[in-house]
Parts: sequence; C-alpha cells; structure tokens
Amino acid sequence: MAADRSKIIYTLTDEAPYLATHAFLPIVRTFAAAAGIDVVESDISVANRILGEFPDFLGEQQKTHNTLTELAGKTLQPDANIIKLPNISASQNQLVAAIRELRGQGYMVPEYPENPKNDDDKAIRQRYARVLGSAVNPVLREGNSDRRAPKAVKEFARKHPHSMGEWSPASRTHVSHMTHGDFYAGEKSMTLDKARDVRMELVTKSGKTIVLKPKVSLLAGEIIDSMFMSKKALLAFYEQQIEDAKNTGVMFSLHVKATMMKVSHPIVFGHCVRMFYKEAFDKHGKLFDELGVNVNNGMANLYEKIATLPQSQQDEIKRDLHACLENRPALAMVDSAKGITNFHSPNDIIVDASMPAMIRQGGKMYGADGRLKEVKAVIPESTFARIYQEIINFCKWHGNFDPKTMGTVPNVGLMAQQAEEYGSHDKTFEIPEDGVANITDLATGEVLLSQKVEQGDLWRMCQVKDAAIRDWVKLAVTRARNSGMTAVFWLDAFRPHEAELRKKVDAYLKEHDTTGLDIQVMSQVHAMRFTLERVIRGRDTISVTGNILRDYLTDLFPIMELGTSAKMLSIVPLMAGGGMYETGAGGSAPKHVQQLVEENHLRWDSLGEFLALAVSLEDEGIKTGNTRAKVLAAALDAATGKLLENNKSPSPRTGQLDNRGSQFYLTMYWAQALAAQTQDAGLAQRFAPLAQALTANEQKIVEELNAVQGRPADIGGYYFPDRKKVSAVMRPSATFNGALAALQS
Ligand SMILES: NC(=O)C1=CN([C@@H]2O[C@H](COP(=O)(O)OP(=O)(O)OC[C@H]3O[C@@H](n4cnc5c(N)ncnc54)[C@H](OP(=O)(O)O)[C@@H]3O)[C@@H](O)[C@H]2O)C=CC1
Ligand SMILES: O=C(O)CCC(=O)C(=O)O
Ligand SMILES: [Mg+2]
Repeated sequence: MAADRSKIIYTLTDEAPYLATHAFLPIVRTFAAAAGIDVVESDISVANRILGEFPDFLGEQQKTHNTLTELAGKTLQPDANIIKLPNISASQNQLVAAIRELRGQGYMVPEYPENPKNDDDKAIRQRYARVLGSAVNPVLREGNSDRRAPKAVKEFARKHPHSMGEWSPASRTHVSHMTHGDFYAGEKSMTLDKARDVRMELVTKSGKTIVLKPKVSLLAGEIIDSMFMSKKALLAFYEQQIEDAKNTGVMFSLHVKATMMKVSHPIVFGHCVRMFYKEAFDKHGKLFDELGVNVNNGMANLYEKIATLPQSQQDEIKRDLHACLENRPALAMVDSAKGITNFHSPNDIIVDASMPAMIRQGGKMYGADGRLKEVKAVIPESTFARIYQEIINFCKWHGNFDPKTMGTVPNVGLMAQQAEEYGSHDKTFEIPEDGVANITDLATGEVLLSQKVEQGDLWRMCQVKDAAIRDWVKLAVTRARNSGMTAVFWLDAFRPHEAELRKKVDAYLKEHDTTGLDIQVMSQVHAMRFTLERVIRGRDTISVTGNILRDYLTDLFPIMELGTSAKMLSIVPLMAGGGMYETGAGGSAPKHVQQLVEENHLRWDSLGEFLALAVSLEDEGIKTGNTRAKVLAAALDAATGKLLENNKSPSPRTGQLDNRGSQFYLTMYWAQALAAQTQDAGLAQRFAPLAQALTANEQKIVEELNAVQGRPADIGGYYFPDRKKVSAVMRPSATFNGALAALQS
C-alpha cells in the first residue's frame, strides 16, 4: 500500500444526486479507507455557492468557503482526482427560490435585485451572476470531454431494451430554426497571429463609443468569433412559426438552453413568450413594466408579479392571457396535470434533454389534455438545430431506433479552458443602441472583427485556446485507437469558426500516428446522417465535436441507446494531469426529488457514480502505485456488472427497489467480489464479514428499505436541506447501516 494517504474529492451538488450521495458516501468511505484513501467532500450546491459568495452577510458560524473557487484551483493540480456530480445550473427563478430558502433558515444573504436601482444593487447582482446558470461546469472542466457507454451498460440495454415510441413517416413533427439573422448567419472568426489584449465596444450611430468589455486577454493561436442574433429577425421568425403552427394545427414548443447559455437564451426565450401572448402584452405592457415583470424568467414570473394586484385586475389579465391561448396554437406542456406549459420557466425545457425525449417518444410531446402530440420544435439558432431535423427525417423514414441492435456513439468534446460558448457569458451583450460592434486591439486600436448591429440584438464573442484544441485532437485519436471505432469530426466548413478549427484539426492530426485509423471530417448534417446509417447497422462511431454538440449528442445518443444519459461514463482528463470523473451525462433530475418528498421513493439511478468511482479508484491506483485502489476498482467494476446482470437498478415505481436498494446491492456485490478475489488477501479478509452479513440479511435489508416508501419524506428544505434529515431518509435500514459500521470500527 502507498505510504501517503491518497485523496478523492467527492462533490456534493443538488437535487437527486445530493440525496443519493448521502447514502453512497458512507459506503464509498468504508471501501476507500481500506486502501488508505480519504474521501473529502466539496459542497458546490447552489445554496453553498451562494453562502460562499456572501460571507460578509453571514454570522461567524454561518460563513463558508468559496468551495467552487477552491475546487477550480484543484483542477489545475496534477494530482486532482475529483468525482463530479451534476449540479443545478440555476435559472433566475431557482436562484431567487434558493435565496428565499436560505433567508428563511436565517442565512441573511441579500435579496436578488431583479431590477437594480443603484450601484449597491448592481454590485450584488454582479456577485449573484457568479452563481447564476452554468457557473460550475465551465470553471471545473479544465480538460476536454470523453463520454461513452461502457460495454456492460450497452450490453444490458441490448438485453433489456427500454421502450421507444413509434415514428410514422406521416409525422408532422419538425424543427424550425431561423434562416437569417441568427448567430450562424453573420459569424466572423479569426485565429490570433500573436497574443493581444482586446476590448469589446459599440460605436453607436451617433458616434458614441460604449465599452462593453474593457479587456479580454488572448493568446497567440487562439480562435475568436464575433456573432450576433438580430432581434428583428428573431421576432419575425417567432411570429411566422406561431402562425404556421396555428394554421397547420401542430403543437408549438420552444427548446433552448437558458441554463447553460445563461445570458443569451433567457432573452431568446422571453421574446418568444412575449410574442406568443402579444395581445395581452400590447394591452398590459406598461403595467407589467411597472410591476417589474420579466418573462425572460417565464410566465411563472408574470403570475407571481400580478399576484400583488387587486383581484379584479388579476382576473382581467388572466382572461386576456387565456384569450391569447385560444387564438394561438396548442402549446407543449411540462406538466399537463398541473397546467404547466413550455413557457412556465426557462429551466423546465432544456434542449439537450427535451429533444431526445421527444424523439424517443416517436416525435411527440404532451399537450394540455395529457396526450402525446406531434410538435413543431422551435430552436431559433440554426447552428445546431439542423442536426435534430436530420435525425427526425431519418426516424420518419426508418422508424425509431432499436436499442437491441443499434450501434453506439461515444463523444469526444471540445470544452477545455472555457472553450467556445462556455467562455462567452461575460462577453454576451444585449445591444443598447444601433451601431457597429467591434473587437478592438487595446494596444494598436486595430479593429479585429466588426459587426453592424441594432438595438436589442444579442452580440457575443467566443474564444477557444490553441492548447485546448490540440488536446482535443489528441484525445480523439487516442479514443479512436483504443476503441478501434471510426471517428468523425463534426465541423461545418461553411461556419467561419469551424473553418478555422478545421485548419487546426488538419494540422494537429499530423502530429499523431493515425495509421489504420478511420478519422473523417464532415459538416454536422452529413455527420449525423453518416452516423445514423451506421447506427442502424449496429456500427459504432465516435462523434468528435465542439462544446454545444458535445452537450447535445451526449444526451441524444445515450437516451436512444440506453434510455437515459445517466448511465454514461463521463471522464474529463484534466489538461494539468489530474482526472475529473463525472457521473453520467444527465442533470440533477428535479422530478425525482418531488417523488421522494411525496412518496419517499427515489428513482434516481446512481450507476453513473458507480462507473465514475471505479475509474477514479483505478486512476488513483495507477498514479500513486496504490495497488489496493486497483483491486477496489476491479471489484467495483465486477459489482456494477453484476448489478446490471441481476437487474438491480432503481424502479420508477414507488414500493419497488429504489436508489437505496440499488446501492445496497452494489455494496453487497462489491464486498462479495473483494472477499472472493485472491490478489490481496488482506482485503479479502477485511471484506469477508461484510459480504457475509449483507448476503445473509439481503431480504431483511430490502424489506427495511422498501418499507419506508409510500409516505411523505421530510428532508428539511429543497436547495439547502437538513443533512441529518437527508441522511436519515436515505439510510433507513438499521441492518445495512449496522453492517457498514461494524466494518468501520
Ligand atoms: N453535469 C451537470 O452538472 C448537468 C447539470 N444539469 C442541470 O440539471 C438540471 C435538470 O436538467 P434536465 O434538463 O431536466 O435534465 P436531467 O437529465 O436532470 O433530467 C431529465 C430526465 O432524465 C432522467 N434522468 C436523468 N438522470 C437520471 C438518473 N441518474 N437516474 C434516472 N433517471 C435520470 C429523468 O427521467 P424520468 O423523469 O423519466 O425518471 C429526468 O427527469 C438543470 O438544473 C440543469 O442545469 C443538466 C445536465 C448536466
Ligand atoms: O453546465 C450546464 O449547465 C449543463 C451541462 C450539460 O448539460 C452537460 O455537460 O451535458
Ligand atoms: Mg447536457
């Protein structure tokens, strides 16, 4: 065993994974301790990040570290070994709710200034901007992305295929995207000849210069882009699509990523809501402004704000809103039973998960009557929307995919060092006046990229560093070599940014021995078609993509192949030498928390954690020479295989095996595998009593775990639950807890 104690950092996040971790961490610690590994927590939940941001508002006992900054620092160290669970990328609604909850618990962080009135408000809002939206992943992902379905998981899906809806060739479901005036249409891009400091500025029609971002430092070889979305074109597009859906009788739905694209997409979302309810906004717009209504945060915001008005006035507004609904096309629902529509809140329909779910269901979404219906999927930006139309065309022609026979599509995604859209948040602006938007060299005054823009347009700059691209190409070649799969770079020669990327890909591929490998470069639409033709023939194809397609495809293909993206192995080989092991490609499954609170059943599948932990332990073993960590990893892999084989994953139905039961089985199989292995007699001896105790008490433990279900569970909060209560809810089997404790003592 290694002399020094090794360390694995385990993140605490939000919602379903936060709950599951409270059951899993005591198990992990019990096993890891046997290899001298400390498992330390890093709480990066949205609530803890708020507390970490505002120590000056808290009492001494309430103060906490800025854990995210600390963890981000850790990713830059070569010995980093981090298990990263999915976290909430908070919409403004969620942020406000989290603040409310914290204040309700006596943590007096400032109220969120929705409409800042003075400099103090602005400063607080700026601090909250560091917590809003996708604030965690971009700063932790200091490496590119390697996501794939492990062999055992793929085999399980083939043996136990999940349900898939039927596609009809006559389906009217389709994608609508802008054909002009979007980010794709006018994008400009360049590769930097040398390191430069630049600023982003708007030279208005009247000749004023407004500095929007005073300084961005760029490295030699970095690719930068300047692009904008025209407000006029966007509004015309929405009007046309709403009319088209009405005239053709197809349901309307909007799919954006307001959480990750936290500056631009809430605005894109809000324009659609205002257009849909145009008549009501024309009539009550002034009052809405006075009330501070901001439907960039969804209709939930509007309903909350009008609740302060006299009842008669509220009734009138609601009548007018309902009248709009009568005159507009049917709207896709998030929760038909509760009357929650696609416009309720921008975090309810998130494109990477919502489009695959719709495609899996045979091209349908739920309508107000609770029935599945064909749908117009509005995805304004054409840059990536077209891949969804391509897969829809394919499904109409070939029918839905068959999980029993379909090939697999792993992904190698470019995201390191805040690549592409990840780094654009502080470089995205809603243009205040007509003019010219320039990226200008600070030293020379040279205008590098220039766009003619109008008031209300969204203008942004993206950047991607040369080192990140080089690392991405290397990872693609490594994955192609190790898997023997064909690898396709999805790069559109007609998009300026990707034309620049293609040059670098061509150059960096030459740095590797690619003999015998099949590596191709295609535009996105062709790549999708090529990949799907192979998929239905059972062939495997690595997609090598930029950041957004990384996100989209690592939900899309897993959801078709495995029924969920939660079962993916998701590795971030950190560029500094460490490793970050993400637990699946999915999110934090808010619906699951609702079921736990109402019925004490957690349908969250922790398979992603099991897979990630095995790789993390293996990595620790290899890097530090800790052979026991390797034995633990191999046994965990065997246990995960057995878990799948014996179908001990959580059931969605209350009363049946849930997350806790699934974790019990994993523990039992893990202990059994350790007791049975012959590589390390000490470990075998240590885990034999646990294996014995769990095996002997299997039925009793499962009964204890299932007995608590069917009644509400109290976890003492949503964003900032009471950890003692969570642990009590997540560890209800005295027999199981006792067996683990016996090993620790
Ligand atoms: N890496 C990260 O940090 C990520 C974070 N997010 C964040 O997660 C939140 C929710 O995002 P959303 O788009 O709803 O996507 P999710 O992936 O969280 O949820 C969509 C659905 O996928 C299924 N699902 C996801 N994970 C699991 C699991 N482990 N076990 C079983 N089923 C699972 C559930 O289906 P069913 O209801 O049918 O059981 C769930 O309702 C957002 O705040 C988002 O920002 C999103 C993606 C990645
Ligand atoms: O960072 C986010 O907001 C979500 C990330 C995500 O969806 C993914 O990485 O798949
Ligand atoms: Mg995603």
